Amino acid sequence: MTLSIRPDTVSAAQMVSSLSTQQTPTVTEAEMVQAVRTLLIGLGENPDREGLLDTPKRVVKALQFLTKGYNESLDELLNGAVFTEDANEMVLIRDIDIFSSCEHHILPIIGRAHVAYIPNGKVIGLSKIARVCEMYARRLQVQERLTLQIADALQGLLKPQGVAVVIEATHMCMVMRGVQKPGSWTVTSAMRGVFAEDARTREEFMNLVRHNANFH
Ligand SMILES: Nc1nc2c(ncn2[C@@H]2O[C@H](COP(=O)(O)OP(=O)(O)OP(=O)(O)O)[C@@H](O)[C@H]2O)c(=O)[nH]1
Ligand SMILES: [Zn+2]
Repeated sequence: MTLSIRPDTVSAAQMVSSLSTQQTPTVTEAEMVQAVRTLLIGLGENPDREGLLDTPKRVVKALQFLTKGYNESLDELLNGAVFTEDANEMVLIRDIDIFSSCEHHILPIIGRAHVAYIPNGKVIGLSKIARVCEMYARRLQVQERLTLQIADALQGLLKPQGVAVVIEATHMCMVMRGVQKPGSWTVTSAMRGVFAEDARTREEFMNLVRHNANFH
């Protein structure tokens, strides 16, 4: 697969600014359970048969887990792990597992993120980069927005020389249903600072990402 990298467009940035629309829940958990029960009936199932008795509760719990990123904040997950450091070479974490859910079908988006930044006097605890990915992935998403959110979060936290994020993922809504294309991978990128401005820096990032990766 050919990977093309491009700086993000204005419309993509606008998409990010309009996304923090998570509302405080106005339904009870019992109502959510009841809704799943209704779904099961609509599917022609008997929610009172033994195997399904606890399913509505389990489904609600599973969905809450898969969207737990709504209840997390950058401040909390960071836990102060930003350090002053005289480093100015690229830091890359490759192959961060991503399990997200598409907002159109609430079906899994499964893939990997590759995240790099070039420090500007500050470095971040490495695990926190994976935690930032996790916080945004555990929401209802489109892959483009997920990619931008990770890039913008790191840009905001570290004010680095640049940030690069590439996500390669497969969407179960395109695999198990709909167009049914199991071999398809969607690749999205978000480039900030030097990664957007300097082709050589971007190329260095891509070479490091491609090394041993599953796409070429
Ligand atoms: N851009 C983008 N599209 C996505 C993502 N996840 C799912 N989609 C698409 O969202 C679109 C929704 O299209 P609709 O025609 O409203 O829904 P649908 O009838 O279920 O579409 P099909 O999947 O084509 O059957 C589909 O084309 C999906 O492939 C994503 O992360 N990014
Ligand atoms: Zn979908």
